[in-house]
Amino acid sequence: MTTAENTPTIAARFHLERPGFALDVDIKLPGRGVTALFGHSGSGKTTLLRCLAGLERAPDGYLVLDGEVWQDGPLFVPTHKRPLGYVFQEASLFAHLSVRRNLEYGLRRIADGARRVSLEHAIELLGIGHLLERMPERLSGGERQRVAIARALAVSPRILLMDEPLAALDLARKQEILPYLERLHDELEIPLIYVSHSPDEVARLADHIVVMDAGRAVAAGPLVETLARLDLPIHLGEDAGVVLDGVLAQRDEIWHLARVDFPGGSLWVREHGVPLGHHVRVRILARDVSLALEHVDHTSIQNLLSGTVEAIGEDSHPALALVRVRVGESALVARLTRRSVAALDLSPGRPVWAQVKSVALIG
Ligand SMILES: Nc1ncnc2c1ncn2[C@@H]1O[C@H](COP(=O)(O)OP(=O)(O)OP(=O)(O)O)[C@@H](O)[C@H]1O
Repeated sequence: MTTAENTPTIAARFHLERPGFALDVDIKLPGRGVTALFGHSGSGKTTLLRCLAGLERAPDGYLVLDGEVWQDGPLFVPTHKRPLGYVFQEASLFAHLSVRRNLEYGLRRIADGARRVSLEHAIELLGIGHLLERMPERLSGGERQRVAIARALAVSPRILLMDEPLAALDLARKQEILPYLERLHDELEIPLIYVSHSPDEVARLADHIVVMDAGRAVAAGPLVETLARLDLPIHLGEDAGVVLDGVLAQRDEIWHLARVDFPGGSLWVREHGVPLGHHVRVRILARDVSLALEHVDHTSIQNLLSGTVEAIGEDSHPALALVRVRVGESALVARLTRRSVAALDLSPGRPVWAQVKSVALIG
């Protein structure tokens, strides 16, 4: 079991000036799991990722990965000497090489002893075994991106960096790739830094989040806790809400529902064939949660949770407020009008019933 003391970490400090933009970050990231770099367009996510890769050199930058120094003062390990995998928005495969040859490219410089991921394992993880003899021009966008991810993995990186790998794909192709990314997350020890401006992708994949705004990391922490913060410096609008990690605990075969137990409560969700006992993640948007002072008996809403108001914060419109409700060890966020907050006389410490209108099982 990993403890906080021996969890490998990534420490990064970069200051980079450009006309009209400055990157200024000093962050520590966990050396395992998926860390999302999240923020609006132009907030500096790609620039930070490129600094981590050594594609951009911030003067006086500092980067240590699990005790190994990649940048410190005059010391700067060039990108090609850093054991990392980088996946761009658009898969950059060699057009004149088959999928197999694309995958084998770059393997030569990896000593046998340094191979943490075999080529076979990478092919299996991304489900591309049937594509090996194809030329890139005969692959769909989604397949091309899966090959690019397998190629990044096959060089046995110490870290995987992905820059919006799904951004160039349509919704159907995104849905095709997400399960493979989830497999990487579940089966590999390699930390993945994942740039995205999609709250949905972040909710599905990330364990940890760094919120970027105007070149700065304005919030960072475990995903579940960070999304429940009401003081996030960027407004998430319709995407405001929480994710909860839980276990699939019961199935109601008659009504095609499944019960997810999370720390502090239970929720019924639509049945998706997930086996009992499996770890799952649910996403609850703030707009789908309403609050009542008493238990509501005659309602169509299946999920009623008893909790306590913990905090009330501003929302993106002056008519609205976000209310964080503590339910056991977990937190929900509800979006209410300020008028409702006043009418119910809500304030921290007040017991309430949270009515959850919709819960999405996302992984
Ligand atoms: N090569 C460059 N030269 C000068 N300015 C640049 C360069 N690349 C990016 N910028 C600027 O730096 C800022 C941050 O860009 P960056 O690509 O890191 O943002 P981002 O958060 O990744 O955005 P997006 O989500 O749109 O990809 C932007 O203002 C951008 O215009």
